[in-house]
Amino acid sequence: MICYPNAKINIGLNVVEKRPDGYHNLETIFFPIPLTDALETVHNPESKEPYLFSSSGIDIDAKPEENICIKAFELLKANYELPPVNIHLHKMIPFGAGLGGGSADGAFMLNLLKKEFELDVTEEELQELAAQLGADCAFFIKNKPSYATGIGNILQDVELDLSDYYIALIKPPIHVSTPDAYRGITPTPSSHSLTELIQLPVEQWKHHIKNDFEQSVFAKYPEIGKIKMELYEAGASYACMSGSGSSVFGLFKTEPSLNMPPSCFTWIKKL
Ligand SMILES: C[C@@](CO)(OP(=O)(O)O)[C@H](O)COP(=O)(O)OP(=O)(O)OC[C@H]1O[C@@H](n2ccc(N)nc2=O)[C@H](O)[C@@H]1O
Ligand SMILES: Nc1ncnc2c1ncn2[C@@H]1O[C@H](COP(=O)(O)OP(=O)(O)O)[C@@H](O)[C@H]1O
Repeated sequence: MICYPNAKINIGLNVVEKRPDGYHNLETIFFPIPLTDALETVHNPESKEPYLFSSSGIDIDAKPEENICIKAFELLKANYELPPVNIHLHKMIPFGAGLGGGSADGAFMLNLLKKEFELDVTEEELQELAAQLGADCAFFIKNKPSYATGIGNILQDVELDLSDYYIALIKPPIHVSTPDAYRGITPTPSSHSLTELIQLPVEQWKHHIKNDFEQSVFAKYPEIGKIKMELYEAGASYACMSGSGSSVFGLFKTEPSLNMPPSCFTWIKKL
């Protein structure tokens, strides 16, 4: 069986407070976008190993057991009977990008194994397992525009139709570490909920909707802030860094013509 784990963008992100466990409570809108990896499982009854893992595409430079697909496999196997399986990941979503590509692979792996082996596991149970893999993993089980609170794992559906817009996604050759990005922030409660702010016309979002990571990440890597400025100069209705960076997205009414350096990953698509 094959599936296509997709990336997400964060439309606004407020880091609200630091928790005693070291994590942070936040407020964000997760929005799925059609930039995908491909993930395949093949039942291999002859194999003596519980899994055989192979990968292609972007090299994430991690041992198989460090790959979140395998962490998801092991987590499910600790709770359910799983026969031997061959797993192949074709990696296309840039990582260290704030696009949640690793989290998507983990969540989709759980769902794929459930389908392949017809496991009796509910969506709520899958969400709980996914949350053990990463704070924003549970979102990818639902994979619908969501308002997220808590550490990113408390989810509420939101109506958000961006199908009139093109998205341009730019990822410079910079890897931002998520824990470092959280360390760079002074948490502050927000005065208006993002569920209210996304009701405003997209053209007004730039005055109201921000990503709290931008200030410290742009100070350390001015190139990322410059990309956001260039997206506005190219006519974006709204532009924002996604998650803890380093990718930046712009929403455009018409297909943009961009002149980004070849070292940047550039992806443009009608939503
Ligand atoms: C910043 C966000 C915004 O959507 O996304 P990315 O930029 O990674 O895509 C997420 O909060 C990232 O979630 P995720 O990448 O799943 O985080 P995890 O693997 O669970 O945690 C990595 C580290 O980030 C910090 N962390 C993460 C989530 C959170 N709410 N508070 C935190 O302080 C902790 O230091 C933790 O050890
Ligand atoms: N399947 C995977 N895809 C991407 N990164 C993975 C995967 N498995 C493990 N990782 C590790 O997770 C980190 C990036 O996770 P990811 O969620 O893609 O990042 P971000 O959301 O910050 O862009 C990297 O350190 C990478 O080595």
